[in-house]
Amino acid sequence: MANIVRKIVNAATAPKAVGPYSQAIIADNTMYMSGMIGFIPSTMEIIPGGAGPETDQALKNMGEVLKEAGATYNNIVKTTVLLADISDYATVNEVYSKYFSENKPARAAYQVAALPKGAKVEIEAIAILGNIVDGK
Ligand SMILES: CC(=[NH2+])C(=O)[O-]
Repeated sequence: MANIVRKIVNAATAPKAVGPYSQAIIADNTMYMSGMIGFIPSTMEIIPGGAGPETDQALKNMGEVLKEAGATYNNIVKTTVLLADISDYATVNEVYSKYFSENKPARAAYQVAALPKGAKVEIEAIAILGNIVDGK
């Protein structure tokens, strides 16, 4: 059976893990990104202002992890958005759309009972590494 190469991604410019997980794991050319929260990396505090700023910060943090892996938002094929309050759905979508204006990844969005550290938003993603070519 062929070996599968696994790499742990550790971006110094992204928030460190707040639990027993890695920021991201690459298995062959697929990167599995842990749930990103709107932590300000330098303070590890959640950015104030609610779901909009948290979404923006979480996606900025995701961008740092992507960069560490030599990728961009365009490499993301699937996300999961977890909301503490589904009434934030429209606000989150507005911010999210700025990061994924074209080639929108597949996505699921859920309200959950609670998120770690009192976050209002958490976003996880799967990215395919390499040169992405759009088919017909
Ligand atoms: C924040 C997060 N990703 C976790 O698993 O706790």
